[in-house]
Amino acid sequence: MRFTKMHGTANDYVVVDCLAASTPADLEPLIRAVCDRRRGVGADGFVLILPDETADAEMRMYNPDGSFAAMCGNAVRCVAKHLRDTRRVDSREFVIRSANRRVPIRVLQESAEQSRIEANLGSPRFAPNEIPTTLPAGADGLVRQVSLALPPGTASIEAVKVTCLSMGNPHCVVFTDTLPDRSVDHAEVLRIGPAIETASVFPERTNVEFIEVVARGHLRQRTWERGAGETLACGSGACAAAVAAVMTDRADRLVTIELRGGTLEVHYREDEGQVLMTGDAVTVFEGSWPE
Ligand SMILES: N[C@@H](CCC[C@H](N)C(=O)O)C(=O)O
Repeated sequence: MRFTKMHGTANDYVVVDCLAASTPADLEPLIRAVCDRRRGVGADGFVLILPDETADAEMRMYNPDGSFAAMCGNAVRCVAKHLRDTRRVDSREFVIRSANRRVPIRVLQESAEQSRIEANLGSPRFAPNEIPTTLPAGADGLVRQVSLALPPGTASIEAVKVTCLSMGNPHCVVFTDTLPDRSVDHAEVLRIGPAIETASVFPERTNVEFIEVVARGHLRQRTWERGAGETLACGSGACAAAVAAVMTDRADRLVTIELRGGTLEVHYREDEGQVLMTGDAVTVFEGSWPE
């Protein structure tokens, strides 16, 4: 199996091009082995690029635990770069499908090593059954700043306030101004993250975004990803954070988000119900894995 190791804001992926090759078999054990950081290649996710009848290509993204994710903002930029580098698309504007979402792409700058790419992740979804969560929505239908109890002994606090939405995949946003120590650096990400990810109110588990608001146009983020643990960045999580910050009147619709692995620009075009994310996509190396 030939693959390309890539990353977007240090969220790293093993990308397998199946446009002209067969799709690997017995995926779950393969993904777990390849993504293992000590015994395998090491990655935050495993990505297949497949032919598609309705878009220029399909992206299928899997977490290191083998679970499928319907959206991945950082991987979609990597897939876009790969499609350009391998000359599968002639134009700098094209469309990638991920599950039931079409993601319009604009390549803003490109080189063999690194490109800068805008991806339109589409509409946020707010209804609890679409997230999905059993947490209650308010009269406006939003799961906004709802109290979620943590299992006893999890962290120094008993409950957190959460704002939830879907960007195709589920996100639960915790603003660090509601935590005892208001800095994202001190947020108990490794304790609160897994407790929220697996809380019974999220039947499909959830990604957890810890957000510090520096200014109305500047957020800092740490991420606990479903099926991956703490990662250095999450693109769909950055989009969810920007939307949640607007929902709670903490930020404007155009924000710079500083993640541990780099910076993303997110524009929430609320009137059109679109969330645009811009960031890097980097090719690291190519390799092969014995099947
Ligand atoms: N890092 C990604 C999201 C990957 C999928 C996620 N862990 C999930 O299970 O939904 C991103 O950049 O969006």
